Amino acid sequence: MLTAHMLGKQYKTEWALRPLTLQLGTGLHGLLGPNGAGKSTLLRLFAGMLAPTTGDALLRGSSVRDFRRNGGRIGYLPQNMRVLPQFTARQWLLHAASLQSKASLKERMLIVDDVLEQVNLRSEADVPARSYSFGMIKRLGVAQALLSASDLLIVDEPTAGLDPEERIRLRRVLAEAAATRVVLLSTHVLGDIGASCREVIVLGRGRLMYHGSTQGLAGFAEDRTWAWETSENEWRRMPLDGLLSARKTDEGILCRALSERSPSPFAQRVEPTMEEGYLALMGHQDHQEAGGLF
Ligand SMILES: Nc1ncnc2c1ncn2[C@@H]1O[C@H](COP(=O)(O)OP(=O)(O)OP(=O)(O)O)[C@@H](O)[C@H]1O
Repeated sequence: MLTAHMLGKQYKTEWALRPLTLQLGTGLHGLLGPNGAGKSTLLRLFAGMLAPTTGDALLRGSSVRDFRRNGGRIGYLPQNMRVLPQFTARQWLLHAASLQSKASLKERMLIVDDVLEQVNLRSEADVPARSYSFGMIKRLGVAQALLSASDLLIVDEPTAGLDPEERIRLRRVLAEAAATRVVLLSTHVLGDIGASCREVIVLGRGRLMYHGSTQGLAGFAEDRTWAWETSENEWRRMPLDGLLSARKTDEGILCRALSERSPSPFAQRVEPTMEEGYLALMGHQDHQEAGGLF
């Protein structure tokens, strides 16, 4: 449904995104990668807001930029969205709907009621945005993006700075929206992806590193994720190379590490998490580029 065909973006001599080819169907797709990996560039290319240097992004077979020019609507929530504080959510969305649609006021009010319900903001819909929490502003942003997201909804780091409860709420909103459309969610919070996405795209330094299932991503750390219990004293002397986590337990410290060889006589191989797979994949890139072995 949404396709990137040799889609790439270059600024002067630097590739923000090297040409990549992808196909995404209905559902929630996570986009991961470190700072500067090219995530926002890819999202803006998919949203038709940026002209590609190579290839194209196609939505239902037409270029996303033609799709927009011909009145097709793509919902896009940028990283830093702003709302005028004197507006209520309802006023803000009615205004946004009036810019996008020739529907009557009555029809627009029904559409706005529907998106307010979807993001769980109906009870606060008539309160000025100045009294909204950060999470409520984000949900309002998603509501605004939903107004125009008939086929495609793109959200750039919507959960940054949210408390766990708001994150769960927002993830639920996105999962519901993904039942009937392609939803692309860019985030630095790996938990957001593991909890809600079946598919994940990983970018690293402008390159496509991985596209597939979350289990497939965990597979990059298969056979080299180790766990063992150690004392606090030993843990203090331990080299940090490859150490993924260290958690205090009643018996001591539970360590997990990524390593080709056993990091301790007591270490046992364990099932890696998606996060560990991601770290293994990104570490692999660093080592490849440094010309070393991993
Ligand atoms: N308008 C621009 N002009 C020149 N370089 C740019 C421009 N926009 C982005 N870049 C560069 O392209 C690369 C990718 O940027 P992008 O914003 O897509 O990364 P990102 O993965 O979204 O990063 P972050 O997680 O920090 O938001 C970066 O090196 C960035 O400096």
